[in-house]
Amino acid sequence: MTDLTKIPCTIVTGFLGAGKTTLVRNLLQNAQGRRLAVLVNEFGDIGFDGSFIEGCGISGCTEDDIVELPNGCICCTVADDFVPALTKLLDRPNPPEHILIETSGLALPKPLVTAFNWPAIRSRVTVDGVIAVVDGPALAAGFFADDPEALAVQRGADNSVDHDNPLEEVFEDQLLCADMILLNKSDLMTADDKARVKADIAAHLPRSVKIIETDHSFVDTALILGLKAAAEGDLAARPSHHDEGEHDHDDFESIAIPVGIVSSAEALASRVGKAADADGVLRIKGFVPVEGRPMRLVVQGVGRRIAHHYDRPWTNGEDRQGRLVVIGLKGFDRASVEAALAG
Ligand SMILES: Nc1nc2c(ncn2[C@@H]2O[C@H](COP(=O)(O)OP(=O)(O)OP(=O)(O)O)[C@@H](O)[C@H]2O)c(=O)[nH]1
Repeated sequence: MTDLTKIPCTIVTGFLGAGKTTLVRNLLQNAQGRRLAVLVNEFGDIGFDGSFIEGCGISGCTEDDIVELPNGCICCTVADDFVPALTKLLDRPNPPEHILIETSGLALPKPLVTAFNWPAIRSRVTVDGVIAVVDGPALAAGFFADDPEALAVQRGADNSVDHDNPLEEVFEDQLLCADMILLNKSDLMTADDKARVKADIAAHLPRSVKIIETDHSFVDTALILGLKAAAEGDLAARPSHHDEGEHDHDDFESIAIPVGIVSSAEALASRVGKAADADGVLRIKGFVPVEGRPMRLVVQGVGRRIAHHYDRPWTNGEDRQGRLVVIGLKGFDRASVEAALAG
């Protein structure tokens, strides 16, 4: 039974670059009259996701409605960061009617769901649903299965531990916790790939969960908000690789790299493409100034796929310093990344 006095929260999970921020932006744009607020947490933070959501110019959505949680892992800093940030939202004179929580692509959702049982918040909020966004083409290409190259980088960084595949573990934990799965980037998949990947996901799930194909995370808001899962009371149905104890994020690391003004979007994309080829690199994203352009250039690298667009004008007084965050497996080839980005 859902307690209607509790404010529903939707947790958006999914691996690096799957389309979580895109989903959150879509939901804000199609809020259907709901007063929404967003909590965003990133790994290797340069404030990208929060800034990118704010940069979207959605009417009725103010900066105050987007709360960035400090860099770190939302699932590990529940007491210090998450509970206080959530409480602050709830204590507003005009609190949100529904809260979206975008976790980092490396976060495990289950510890976050568990946090909803904390005394400070349990009578006030409920987990309406956990939505897992899946990068369909990456899954179809076997990205989350054992990857000999990735494991070699991993082992090179740390000979003492016989790692399981860290990508696979994070990815599976996210799926195992989900109340709904978006098979995203359907525009980049063949019908055969979609059918194969859907069957594969369904075979691994502990219970029946709806899988919806999406293009740019577009889905009817009514299908996502209002699932009434009360997930915090249903933890046993959500197995995790980490049920037996603590986890850490030592398998991954990130760097933020300053980038000066670039001559053109294409020139930068070419450098980012080379950086993405370096061993162990998983995700590159950021904002960069381009010569003669009043707009800031958003650059997105997911695996080896690079995209860019201008999102909004630089504001007066804003420091026009470009910054890219690079996230990879621990021990990723920083020197090659830095050399490639320097051009
Ligand atoms: N072709 C295609 N690209 C997509 C789709 N959905 C998202 N993208 C692109 O994928 C990139 C990453 O999308 P985000 O929404 O930032 O992904 P994310 O999961 O928030 O990424 P992290 O927060 O870094 O983990 C962006 O360049 C998006 O425009 C899709 O359905 N098709």
